[in-house]
Amino acid sequence: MTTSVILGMLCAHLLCFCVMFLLISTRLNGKKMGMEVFGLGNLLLGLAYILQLLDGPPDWGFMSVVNHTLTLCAPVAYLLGAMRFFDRPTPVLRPLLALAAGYSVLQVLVQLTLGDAARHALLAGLCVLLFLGMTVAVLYGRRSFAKDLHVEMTVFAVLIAGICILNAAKFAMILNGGVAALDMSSGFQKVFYIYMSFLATVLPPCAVWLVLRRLTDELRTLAAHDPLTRLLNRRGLMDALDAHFRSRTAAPAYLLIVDIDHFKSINDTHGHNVGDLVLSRVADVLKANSRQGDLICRLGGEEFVVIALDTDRAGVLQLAERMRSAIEQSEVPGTAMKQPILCTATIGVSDEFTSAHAFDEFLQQADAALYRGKAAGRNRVEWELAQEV
Ligand SMILES: Nc1nc2c(ncn2[C@@H]2O[C@H](COP(=O)(O)OP(=O)(O)OP(=O)(O)O)[C@@H](O)[C@H]2O)c(=O)[nH]1
Repeated sequence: MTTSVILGMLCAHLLCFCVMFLLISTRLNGKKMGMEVFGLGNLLLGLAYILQLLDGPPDWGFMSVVNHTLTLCAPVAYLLGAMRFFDRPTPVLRPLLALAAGYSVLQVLVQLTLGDAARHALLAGLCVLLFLGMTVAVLYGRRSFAKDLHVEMTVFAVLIAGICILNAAKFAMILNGGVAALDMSSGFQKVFYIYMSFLATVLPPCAVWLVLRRLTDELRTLAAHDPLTRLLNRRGLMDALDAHFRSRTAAPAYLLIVDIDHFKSINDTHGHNVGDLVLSRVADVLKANSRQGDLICRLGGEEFVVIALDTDRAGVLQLAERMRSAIEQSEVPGTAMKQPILCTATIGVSDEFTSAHAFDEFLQQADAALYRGKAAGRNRVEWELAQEV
């Protein structure tokens, strides 16, 4: 009786969270992060437990076969949902239908050849393998594709390992005592379904937390980047500069302003879309010619800022010259015109600075150098203290 009540509560939990997952997925236009598949997993498990409640004691029949099939398909659905969450697009319905058909046939064969206990042991054994694989995958993910979710992945690994151990115990009990071991009034079944209820209560909020984290991370990235070039915007640059100078061993920085020459005439001659392509191309060139760790930002319009870190005067001048020459040689791809579009840029370089607060001052310094470069004919590098070098 107690176990049936627990099972009934478990069904209610699973189905409520199924609806919640589906509602969340409808709000996540385009990128659903596996939420709809988690909803499907909950639905399958909820239906399996409803069948178990209706079917009564474990015995051979259509309802029992469907129950076992749903019970096995549910964790596979969670697995597929997790793959989608971690940006590994995977089909869902076809693999689940193939699994359902294959496992139903296998159940009938095992039942007819080895009997009811073997069929129940088969389900428990497959669940052990499945949850063991999931635990290993989660532990692997903690060190590779989900490093930023270290705590969450550890919690998931522990919880999944728990259900793996309970299924292993169930498997051993069926081998020793047959289907009698699955009596709903037994202490083991009580523990089993209490643990399942615990999981059904804890895991859905964890999944929602992961989605929330992913969404807020994406918002933060969007707020810190220029949508056209994917470079940092001014706000992102200031945050990154702050983070750099917070370190006690932070190296001094040099500021380069890169300004495309006569960009207005590119826009006027070829149109705004081509102007955008030129901006993206220049952004790519700056990225390709800077070192890892340097900060690149689109300040606005056709003006870019590069913060060169861990270098000296000679190094930063070399970098500026390399960027100027690469921009001059690059052609804008993807335009239908015969003549490729070429552009040049003038670069103003500041002196070294050691604090994020000094950014505006050194921006003005580089801007003054840039102005001199424009006045002197463009397509050149001007150094703020050129006369002293
Ligand atoms: N396509 C495109 N154009 C932009 C964007 N932002 C600003 N612009 C244009 O960039 C042009 C900047 O022109 P100016 O400031 O006169 O500079 P310039 O023509 O490059 O001249 P110099 O800097 O003196 O060589 C303007 O025509 C803006 O409309 C953008 O996001 N996309």
